[in-house]
Amino acid sequence: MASASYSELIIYNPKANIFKYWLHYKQPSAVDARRDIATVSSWLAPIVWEGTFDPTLIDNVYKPKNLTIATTVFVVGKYMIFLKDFLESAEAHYFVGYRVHYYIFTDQPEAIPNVKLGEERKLIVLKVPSSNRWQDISMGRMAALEKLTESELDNKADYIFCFDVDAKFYARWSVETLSHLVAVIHPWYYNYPREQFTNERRPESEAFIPADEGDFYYAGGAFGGTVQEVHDLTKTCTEKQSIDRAKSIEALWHDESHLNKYFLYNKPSKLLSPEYLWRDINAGSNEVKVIRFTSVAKNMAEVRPNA
Ligand SMILES: CC(=O)N[C@H]1[C@@H](OP(=O)(O)OP(=O)(O)OC[C@H]2O[C@@H](n3ccc(=O)[nH]c3=O)[C@H](O)[C@@H]2O)O[C@H](CO)[C@H](O)[C@@H]1O
Ligand SMILES: [Mn+2]
Repeated sequence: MASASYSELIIYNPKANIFKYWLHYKQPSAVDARRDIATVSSWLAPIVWEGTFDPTLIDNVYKPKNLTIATTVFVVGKYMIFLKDFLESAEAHYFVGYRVHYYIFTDQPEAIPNVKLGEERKLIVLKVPSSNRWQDISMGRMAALEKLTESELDNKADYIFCFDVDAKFYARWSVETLSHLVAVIHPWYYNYPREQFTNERRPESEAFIPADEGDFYYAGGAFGGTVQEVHDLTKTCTEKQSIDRAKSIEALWHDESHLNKYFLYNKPSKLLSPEYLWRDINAGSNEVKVIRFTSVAKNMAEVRPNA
């Protein structure tokens, strides 16, 4: 056993549903924790930061559950240039050692790059139409995800995460992120007062949030949860977006505005710190000790159909 890795030193007995440990890990503490960040919301949802979980321990809790993680990404028009890095970096850092099914929604199935996937990981390509407004491509994701979570994923996945493609993984994103309904705290607003959040402020829009409401400002570029929860979320956002469209109003930050409205009334059960969707790999901050996933700088005029 001398060469065995930590995880191999644990015996799981499914019948008794117990773990038998003979490895040593740091004792969890009720009093000793990072003091520079909040680790729980006021509705008792954990906020996941570096130092709040033990990766080895949490892997051993989740590994026996044999989970499947559906992972969606939309790649329409020129955003195809981002897909290779997104997938290769996910293979290096995202749920490594777990079953991951990527769902790639694209208008150009023939252009999907050939990326070598790990064991138990596969890629499913789904065709979506193109559009001449980037806002419609971004918002259109909600309806496509509503459909996917309704039909495709029944019994095929336990959890789902939905991502922007203009982004790249640089460090672990794994089972510590799993929960019923998961939101990522936006990297630009995590320490802003709520009245400065860029929520939709026109009461005519379904995404309207008054200046004295709002918990956190959440990013549109990553969210997830169980298939059922993400189905409810995407169904609601699709409905609200079409009510707005019928009134010829478009929320300030499109799907992100509707997502924020949804999370205000349906509190996420787990919050991911901005480590999980940072601004840029070259940007720093006192609180973010590990950049796990970050937006990639893009030339809007070059990649968007209408910039
Ligand atoms: C990091 C983050 O929180 N991003 C959010 C933010 O802006 P972003 O500037 O990050 O939006 P974006 O241009 O990345 O568009 C969102 C996503 O739509 C897809 N796409 C878009 C245009 C296109 O021509 N082709 C294409 O495939 C692609 O997957 C892209 O990542 O606000 C948007 C709404 O305004 C969305 O809520 C984004 O999720
Ligand atoms: Mn983006």
